[in-house]
Amino acid sequence: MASSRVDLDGNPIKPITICMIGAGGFIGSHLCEKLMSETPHKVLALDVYNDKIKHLLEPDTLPWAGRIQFHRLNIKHDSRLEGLIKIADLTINLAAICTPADYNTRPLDTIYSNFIDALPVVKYCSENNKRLIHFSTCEVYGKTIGSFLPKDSPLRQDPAYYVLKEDESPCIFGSIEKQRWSYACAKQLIERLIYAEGAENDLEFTIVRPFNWIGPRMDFIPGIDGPSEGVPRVLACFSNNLLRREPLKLVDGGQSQRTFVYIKDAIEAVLLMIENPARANGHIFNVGNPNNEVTVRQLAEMMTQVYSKVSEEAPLEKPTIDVSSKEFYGEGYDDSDKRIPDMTIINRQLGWNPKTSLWDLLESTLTYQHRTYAEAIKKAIAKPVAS
Ligand SMILES: NC(=O)c1ccc[n+]([C@@H]2O[C@H](COP(=O)([O-])OP(=O)(O)OC[C@H]3O[C@@H](n4cnc5c(N)ncnc54)[C@H](O)[C@@H]3O)[C@@H](O)[C@H]2O)c1
Ligand SMILES: O=c1ccn([C@@H]2O[C@H](COP(=O)(O)OP(=O)(O)O[C@H]3OC[C@@H](O)[C@H](O)[C@H]3O)[C@@H](O)[C@H]2O)c(=O)[nH]1
Repeated sequence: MASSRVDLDGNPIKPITICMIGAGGFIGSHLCEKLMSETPHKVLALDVYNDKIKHLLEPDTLPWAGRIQFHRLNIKHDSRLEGLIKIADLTINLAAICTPADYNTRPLDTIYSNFIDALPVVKYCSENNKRLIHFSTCEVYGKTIGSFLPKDSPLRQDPAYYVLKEDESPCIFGSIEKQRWSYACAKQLIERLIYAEGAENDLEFTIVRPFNWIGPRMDFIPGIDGPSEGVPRVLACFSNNLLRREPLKLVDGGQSQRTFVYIKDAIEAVLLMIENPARANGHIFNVGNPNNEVTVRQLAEMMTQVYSKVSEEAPLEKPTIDVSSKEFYGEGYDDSDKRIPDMTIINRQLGWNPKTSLWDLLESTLTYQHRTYAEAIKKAIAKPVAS
């Protein structure tokens, strides 16, 4: 397998060692899985948790044993970080607080995690001449230009006012008291710092802007494998509601629009970046599926239908309820109105295109959610509350 693999320009791909920070999270777990099953590369997997990659670490008899090594560490304060970056050829930084419920309620942790804690990683890569792939976010675009036009303006239909382009679109955030934007702003500043390290110190970098990647192992189900009062991202919130047979909560009417891409499609794009440095270095890439756009309300309706199919349970008579953002997220929440990625740059550089439709990705993801959590939820509901 290893010897026959070639890059997009026909050159043989040499096995490398990757220092992956945040490898135990949703994206990291899928990336580790892909690297172990389809490539000869080695992974130094750094995270504070490893539950989502346990199946790749044990038992010792796995075909890739020896190619993946877990290091339990917090990058905020661990002197091993520089040494691990030094022994790797490439560093991928995924570590971050990235759930919107935290942005306005834990703004300091959010800013530290997305900016301050990422600084040493950039510095060590730059000083040691190591390549860096850094995970930013589509949220750096903020709101669309079109959202400031009158509701009935025909210009709102013009893609020039809403399609998000890496090298042209502005970054439009709300006012400072809308602490929702603490995350996007921290991500924007670390992008600028990485870009400057490239310009002034020749750091070889690639910046990834994921547009709502979803799939199995995303976040947690409150009260089952995460805190009961925790608020994960929308896929896990809606999955939790469906599993518990509760109405899905639509924040501010569920009018915001998102494009969702299947995690397995998106991971293909990351692998292309890893294995084609000459085509990926110095670039910022949108990674999303412009064809999978829905309002959050439509997403709720689709998930209700798909879940009913995979669980063989009839949907609730009233499957959704409206909640205000203040009630759901608290003071300081704000929202991105619409997120359609322009795909020109990733197409040109890496020839990547997403494949999976929203219906198909929801079907495989909700099948996983049902299989993984339905029994545990039943037991949790049946358990008498301690008096
Ligand atoms: N999933 C998406 O659609 C999406 C969208 C936009 C941006 N992103 C970005 O992609 C990256 C990965 O996202 P994800 O969805 O896998 O999130 P995730 O929360 O599942 O994974 C992040 C991982 O980083 C680890 N981590 C956080 N702080 C750490 C620290 N100080 N030391 C060591 N480990 C630490 C966490 O334990 C977690 O396992 C993040 O930077 C996020 O901002 C993701
Ligand atoms: O139960 C819910 C949860 C969420 N929502 C809404 O669903 C939409 C999507 O919410 P998500 O929790 O998936 O998060 P967002 O898409 O707003 O942001 C995400 O996008 C990119 C990444 O950087 C982060 O992972 C995260 O910030 C928002 O409009 C939110 O208000 C609901 O209506 N009900």
